[in-house]
Amino acid sequence: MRKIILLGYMGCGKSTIAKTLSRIIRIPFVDLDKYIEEKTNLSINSIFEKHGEIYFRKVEHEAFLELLNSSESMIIGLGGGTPCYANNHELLKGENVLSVYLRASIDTLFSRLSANKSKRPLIANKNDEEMKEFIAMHLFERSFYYNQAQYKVNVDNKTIDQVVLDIVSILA
Ligand SMILES: Nc1ncnc2c1ncn2[C@@H]1O[C@H](COP(=O)(O)OP(=O)(O)OP(=O)(O)O)[C@@H](O)[C@H]1O
Ligand SMILES: O=C(O)C1=C[C@@H](O)[C@@H](O)[C@H](O)C1
Ligand SMILES: [Mg+2]
Repeated sequence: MRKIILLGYMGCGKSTIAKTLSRIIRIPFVDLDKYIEEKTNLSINSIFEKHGEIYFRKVEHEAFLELLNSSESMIIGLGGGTPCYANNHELLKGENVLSVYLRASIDTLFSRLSANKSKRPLIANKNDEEMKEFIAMHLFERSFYYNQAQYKVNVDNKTIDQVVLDIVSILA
């Protein structure tokens, strides 16, 4: 069955956009971070703290495969780093998969993330200046993987509804 995958940097809007898209096209939305939290009974923060990032990436890869192999159609919102580890980027072009990179600028990401960073372990302890520098460097390193998506949608200065409509027109 069909899998619609939304990917992109933390704060680009994967969860927000997927929820509205799900209502419109009537395909259920599964957030990979939430799926991992339910599966392990731990928050993403606790997995990083207790077991470290390498362990998290292994669990993340297994959880992504489980969702891709399930028999239901679904919208999958990836974690910000999912395409960049364990060759997950190769899964973005699989059969019955439609992948969309929600592309946001450093400024958009900074303003969205500075409002709410405590639940995001990679940036939780950074001040504004450190965070801006980190986002710029990290986005540059990750762009290669994000650009493996079949489609790209710019999200800067667009409302949630505008971004959702852009995706609906890709699906049409
Ligand atoms: N198009 C938009 N316009 C304005 N605000 C937006 C838009 N899309 C998302 N947001 C806001 O940006 C913030 C981050 O969005 P969201 O949590 O959906 O991102 P995410 O990509 O799922 O992040 P993460 O990878 O950390 O889970 C939220 O506060 C959300 O309300
Ligand atoms: O960008 C990342 O590497 C991450 C993003 C979040 O969605 C979580 O998956 C986790 O905090 C790691
Ligand atoms: Mg999210």
